[in-house]
Amino acid sequence: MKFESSYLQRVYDGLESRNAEQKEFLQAVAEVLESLEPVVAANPELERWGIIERIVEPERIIQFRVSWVDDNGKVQVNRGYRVQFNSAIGPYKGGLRLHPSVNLSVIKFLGFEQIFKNSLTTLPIGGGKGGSDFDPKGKSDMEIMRFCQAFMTELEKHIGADTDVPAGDIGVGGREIGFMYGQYKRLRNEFTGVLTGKGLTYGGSLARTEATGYGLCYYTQEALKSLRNTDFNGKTVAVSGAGNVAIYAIQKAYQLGGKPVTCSDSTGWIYDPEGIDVDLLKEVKEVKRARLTEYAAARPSAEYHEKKNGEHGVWSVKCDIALPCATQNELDENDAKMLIDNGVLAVCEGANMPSTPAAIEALKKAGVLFGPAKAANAGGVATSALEMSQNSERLHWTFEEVDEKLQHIMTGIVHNSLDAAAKYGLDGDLVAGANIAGFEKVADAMIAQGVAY
Ligand SMILES: NC(=O)C1=CN([C@@H]2O[C@H](COP(=O)(O)OP(=O)(O)OC[C@H]3O[C@@H](n4cnc5c(N)ncnc54)[C@H](O)[C@@H]3O)[C@@H](O)[C@H]2O)C=CC1
Ligand SMILES: O=C(O)CCC(=O)C(=O)O
Repeated sequence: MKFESSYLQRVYDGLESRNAEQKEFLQAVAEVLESLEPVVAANPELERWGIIERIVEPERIIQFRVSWVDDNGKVQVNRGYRVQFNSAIGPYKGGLRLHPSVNLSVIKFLGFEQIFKNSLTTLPIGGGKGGSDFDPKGKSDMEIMRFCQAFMTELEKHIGADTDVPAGDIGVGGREIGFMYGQYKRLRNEFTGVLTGKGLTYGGSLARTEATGYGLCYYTQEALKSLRNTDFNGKTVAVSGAGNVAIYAIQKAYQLGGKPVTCSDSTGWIYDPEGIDVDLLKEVKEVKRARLTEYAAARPSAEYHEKKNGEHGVWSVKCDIALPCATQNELDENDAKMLIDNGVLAVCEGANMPSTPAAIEALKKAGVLFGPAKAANAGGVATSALEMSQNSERLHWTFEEVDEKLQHIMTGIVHNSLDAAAKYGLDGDLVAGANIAGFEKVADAMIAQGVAY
């Protein structure tokens, strides 16, 4: 990775040599630092205060053993993580991921992205992320509960409503948050807003379930309006994933006049030319926790395709708007070329870092509107921060109040990103704008607080 600034080059080279095996983390850092070239050139005090070398190094990494008992009475062992990356603007905040692919590189990339995303929301939340290589697939409810309790038995020592507030991510939804919350309460004897994404009967916020997918569509709508003078109306939408983010992105895309025609899981994908049936998708994924073959079996208009390596999957379908909502690096350069050849207008990221650097370059070069994850999917964590506010005042807001605040935050992110990009002569660049706007607030707070971490 080559930088114009010798300061950025030195910091990145040092980071790379110390973390050579952490590919996802280095990828996330490289993308942010590239955007910061003009900021570093214009602000020499960043180097004097060591801001870049501090911001790429987590304040604290916690790694722990999670031992739990399966349904056969056999002890199983997993590895747990919490990376408390940056607390300059608020308590650490970010989700927990349960997936066999979880390792320190994945959690560090997610925690690093979270710093800038959380800053973009304009709310007082720092950056953190955690999880485990535990695989929830095929586990009974009781196994999930015993794992979550074991995980929280260690995590409890490091978190708190004013210290670090975890939430869901891949493999962690309402069921898992409930089990973890119950265990935290049992250990601490405290009823407090230590997790977000809680159930509505015990302190959760209305609209948190919908927030990431809805927020993604609000962001996309505003970016389309500002940069292309158009909107979702009458557009064909390709969505990947079939989890929390994908489901509610599909639902909101319909409400805004679009037609979502695809979704996917780790084993295959659906093309439904009549439009995805959201109620059926929710039944298959949220209630039955089944594979998409069940969707296809119940829906005559749907085509089911097995996932095959090297094929484009949902990105082979002709669409106007593409919303990757599954996982990191799921949209590569070949997929981007396919989308471009099919005339895509906009790609906005619901998942974290779903597009490879080469894909982003190809899309931007072809003039496709590109909305980066840390801006486009910030609606989830923003609404988590609204859940924290409601917990602090021990009140509940209506769905409409929360949704209105979410819309305001997402449209604000588009405009703050465009303003930050324009300040450095990068008009219309939503990637640079998001990185710069997110960074500037955190850097200011770090300088104001002296050499605290
Ligand atoms: N849940 C939230 O509030 C937020 C989630 N995100 C990101 O959105 C993405 C999806 O998360 P959720 O919908 O919450 O998770 P989820 O667990 O509800 O669903 C995950 C989806 O991704 C698919 N998936 C996971 N790993 C995959 C793989 N290796 N290959 C293909 N498909 C895979 C799953 O089949 C499923 O459809 C993740 O990147 C997550 O970090 C970002 C912001 C907030
Ligand atoms: O709601 C939260 O605190 C976390 C959401 C999250 O993990 C993310 O934004 O990637």
